[in-house]
Order: sequence, then C-alpha cells, then structure tokens
Amino acid sequence: MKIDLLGTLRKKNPIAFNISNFVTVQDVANGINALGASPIMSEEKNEAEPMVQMADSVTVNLGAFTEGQLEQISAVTTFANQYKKPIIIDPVAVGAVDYRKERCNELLDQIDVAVIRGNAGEIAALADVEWNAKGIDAGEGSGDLEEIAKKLAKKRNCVVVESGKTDIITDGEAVVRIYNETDLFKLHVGSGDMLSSTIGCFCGVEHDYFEAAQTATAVFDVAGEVVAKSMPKPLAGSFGVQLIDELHLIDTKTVEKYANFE
Ligand SMILES: Nc1ncnc2c1ncn2[C@@H]1O[C@H](COP(=O)(O)OP(=O)(O)OP(=O)(O)O)[C@@H](O)[C@H]1O
Ligand SMILES: Cc1ncsc1CCO
Ligand SMILES: [Mg+2]
Repeated sequence: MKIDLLGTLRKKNPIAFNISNFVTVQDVANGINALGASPIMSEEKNEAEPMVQMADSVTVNLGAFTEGQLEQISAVTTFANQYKKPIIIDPVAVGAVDYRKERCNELLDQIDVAVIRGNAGEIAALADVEWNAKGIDAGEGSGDLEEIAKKLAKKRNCVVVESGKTDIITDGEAVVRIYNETDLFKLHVGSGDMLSSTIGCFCGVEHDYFEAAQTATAVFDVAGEVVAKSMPKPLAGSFGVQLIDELHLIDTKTVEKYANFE
C-alpha cells in the first residue's frame, strides 16, 4: 500500500469537485479540506464544463438527487470522461430504493467510472445480488462480500470499495481488506460520504485508482480509530468533529502504525 500518497496529496492540494447531498455536504467539505485537498461543490449544470476542467477528480454522491439534478450529473460526468478526470460514485441507498438503482445504473451505462464506493447493500444492488438493504445502511445478506465486490468491479470495469467492518477493495481481480477496530463511524451519518470523497481526493493525485482507493480508505479508517481510542466514552457528535480534526492531524507514520490490512 502506498501510504506516502498522503504526503503527495498534501503537496499537490488537489481540487476535489463534489456533487454532494444536502445532509452531509459540510462534513465532506471540511473533512477533505482538513485532509489537504481543495473542495468545491456545485449543483449548476451551466458551469459543469469549467468545474470539471479545473478539478483533479469528480465525486458524485447520489444521496439526495432530484430529477433536475440528474441532468447536471450527466453533464458533469460526461465532461469528466472527456477531460479524463476520475469519477467516484457513492450510490447511496440504491439497495433500498429501486428508483435510485435504476437512475444509478443508467448513469453507469453512460460513463466510465474510476471507483464505486458503497456499503454491502449498495454494492450488492449494483452487482445484481440479492440483499436486504436498510435505508442508507448496509442491512443484511448472506452473499460472499468479496465475490459481490469483484462482480461489480468486473461489470463496471472499475475499482470497488465495499465498506463495512472489513473494507473490501478490489479491481475485479486483486482484493485488499482493511480491518476496522472501531464501529463509531456508524454514529456519524456521512462517514461513508466522507470516505467516498476522500477516495476522490486520492484519485486526483494517483492515476492507479486501486492504489488511491486503498490509501484513502486506510487513512480514513485510521483517523476514526485514533479518535475512538482517544475518547473516554463514545459520543456521536464529538466523534464527527474530532474525525475532521484527525484528518487534519494524521500523518503517514500514524497510518503505518495502525492500518490493519492484507
Ligand atoms: N461494522 C463496522 N465496524 C467498523 N467500521 C465500520 C463498520 N461499518 C462501517 N465502518 C466504517 O465506516 C465508514 C463508512 O462506511 P459505511 O459502510 O458505514 O458507509 P455508509 O453506509 O455509506 O455510511 P453513510 O451513508 O451513513 O455515510 C468506513 O470507514 C467503514 O470502514
Ligand atoms: C441520511 C441521508 N439521506 C440521504 S443522503 C443521507 C446522508 C448519508 O449519505
Ligand atoms: Mg452511504
């Protein structure tokens, strides 16, 4: 794993264009800004082209899109392919709402994406595997998590990050697993959105998106673990704030020390 990509990210300060959702947009912007990227958000179709041109990566979060916004998402992602900017997709709740899955699949049919990051329920839905997703959460299922992630990676010819107790990262062939020590992430709505946008930042500085996704996930997971270790008792609100603090403070030595992966 190329943990020193964290240094590269901080040196380059990539512009991370995010189409976010109204629930978590501020955590996403502050999280990746603290990490060392330069976030910019937009919902306006008429500025899609210059936004994409100046960006190093484009992260599209499908958490709360409207019908009108689909046109903007389509324009942005088409320009991103044209200008060869990596696209990261966060398919929020596609396992729970068919309308979302259908729109997401239409989008994925139109464009090439670098990374899809979702929980097990979301990744299973896009991989056409039976699963009981629960709203924005992973829900329950009995399928093999690695096989599901690989199936989607092959189907969409991209890297898949399937988050959960163990984060599974695959390019369809190789698999890297990152083991998490704390589940405090679940206390903070938007942990997943922040992870997806963190992956976007690393894809903006590393063209090997499999490597970028691994480093991003390890940095993010370790940041959460460091916060959890420092808290005398789990506090949901403080966890969210301290996660942003730790994304600012974290260094490669800390990631090397605590990242548990194979
Ligand atoms: N059971 C768990 N134990 C430990 N860590 C977890 C667990 N589930 C998720 N995580 C971690 O939480 C972070 C967010 O992943 P998660 O799978 O919860 O995304 P999500 O479901 O899209 O979240 P949200 O939509 O609420 O933002 C990741 O860093 C992941 O490693
Ligand atoms: C709670 C919620 N609803 C739509 S998006 C979102 C944030 C998690 O993605
Ligand atoms: Mg999510």
